[in-house]
Amino acid sequence: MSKYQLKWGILATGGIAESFGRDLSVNPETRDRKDIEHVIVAAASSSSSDRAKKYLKAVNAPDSAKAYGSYKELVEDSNVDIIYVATPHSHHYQNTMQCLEAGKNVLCEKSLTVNAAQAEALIKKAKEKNLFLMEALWTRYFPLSIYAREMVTSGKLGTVERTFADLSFGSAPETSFEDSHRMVNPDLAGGALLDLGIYALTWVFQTLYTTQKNPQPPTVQSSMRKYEKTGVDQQTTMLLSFPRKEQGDAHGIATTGMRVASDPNGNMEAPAIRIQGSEGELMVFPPAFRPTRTKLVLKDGTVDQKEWPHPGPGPGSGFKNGFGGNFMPEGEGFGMFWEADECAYALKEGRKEGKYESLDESLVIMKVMDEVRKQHGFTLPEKIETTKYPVDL
Ligand SMILES: NC(=O)C1=CN([C@@H]2O[C@H](COP(=O)(O)OP(=O)(O)OC[C@H]3O[C@@H](n4cnc5c(N)ncnc54)[C@H](OP(=O)(O)O)[C@@H]3O)[C@@H](O)[C@H]2O)C=CC1
Ligand SMILES: O=C1OC[C@@H](O)[C@H](O)[C@H]1O
Repeated sequence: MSKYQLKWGILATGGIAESFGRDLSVNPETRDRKDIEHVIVAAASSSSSDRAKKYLKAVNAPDSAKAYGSYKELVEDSNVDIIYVATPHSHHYQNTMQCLEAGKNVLCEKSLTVNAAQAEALIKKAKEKNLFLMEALWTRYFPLSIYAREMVTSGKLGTVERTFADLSFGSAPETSFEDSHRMVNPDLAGGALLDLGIYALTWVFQTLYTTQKNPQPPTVQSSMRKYEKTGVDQQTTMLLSFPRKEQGDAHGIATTGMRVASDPNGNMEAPAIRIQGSEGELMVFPPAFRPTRTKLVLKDGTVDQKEWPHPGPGPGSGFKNGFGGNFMPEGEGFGMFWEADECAYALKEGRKEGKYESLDESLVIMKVMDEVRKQHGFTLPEKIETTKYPVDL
């Protein structure tokens, strides 16, 4: 069988770009995907071409892969099918627009942009240019997430009335981060909401919105505690009410924060997500961005625990985040290949957006985060919030 080969260009060479690049080298056959393959053909670093070279070596890219010292050279490379944008979210709008303007398909890290106006402008540009655009909300593409959504749509849980979802790290900002770190730096669109809260929202949305036939945007109430030193949010709690015609509103409770952890001792003893229906509930254990364990508990006595390891052979521990955490067990893949596979299938089939999170849904989620920020007067610097392009950041 001839395989569809997707040629990747990587824009930025930081922490997540490395995890993603390593995952691309895991053979898709290990996850039963025999008709596609991924290859990194180029990477660009805004610091230097040497940095890009080091990156390509670290992720075992082929020797023929090009190393660029500017993003401009990457977007102009005619050998690249799709670009993975892996800069901080402050830069997503400018970087993604640059790719789209140059005629490139894009997989852009979360959050897609810092506000809905920017997301809308990117979606418009992608449509105008007939290009593929997807928010890299990798969790949505995990088999575990597909199973969770099926538990809702199949009626197994009965009528789903409520979802609790949390992504929090016990990393007090004043002791964990320099003020320049992207988690707390307003110039890099810092704060818990855009970085971590989006996962709590993902779980609320993929169980209460994506699964509906005619989903309606939720109303939102929220509480926010800011980090006094830099003004970004350090803890945010959102109450979402999703209108439903026949069954009445469903409620989503999405929480995020830097001071307490979803998983205080690392043993995944308490669920990070609880999807509750009239017939029972599905618990999903932390971390909400990369869960690997579920427990289904039904009124009829069913208790079904499942493990969802990401197949390898993986390249070993490779994921480090701003919290010093490492969530990649030796020998396992990290799990970013599921979303990469979706990009390959979409381009192979001529689709222009991801199957499990439409661009419209990414936009509705951005609008929710806008509303939450508005309720608490949390704004970012004008050059980060603007829809003007190009702007030098
Ligand atoms: N899916 C997931 O699990 C994760 C997703 N993320 C997302 O990925 C994005 C990047 O995060 P992460 O990789 O942790 O960040 P890093 O700080 O590790 O890397 C960001 C990279 O962006 C480039 N860059 C360009 N301009 C700037 C700038 N002004 N300041 C800092 N970096 C800049 C740099 O690469 P270069 O010098 O090569 O140009 C830098 O290495 C974020 O949007 C985050 O939300 C992050 C972690 C996990
Ligand atoms: O997407 C993410 O998931 C894991 C976190 O460690 C990281 O900060 C965030 O960007």
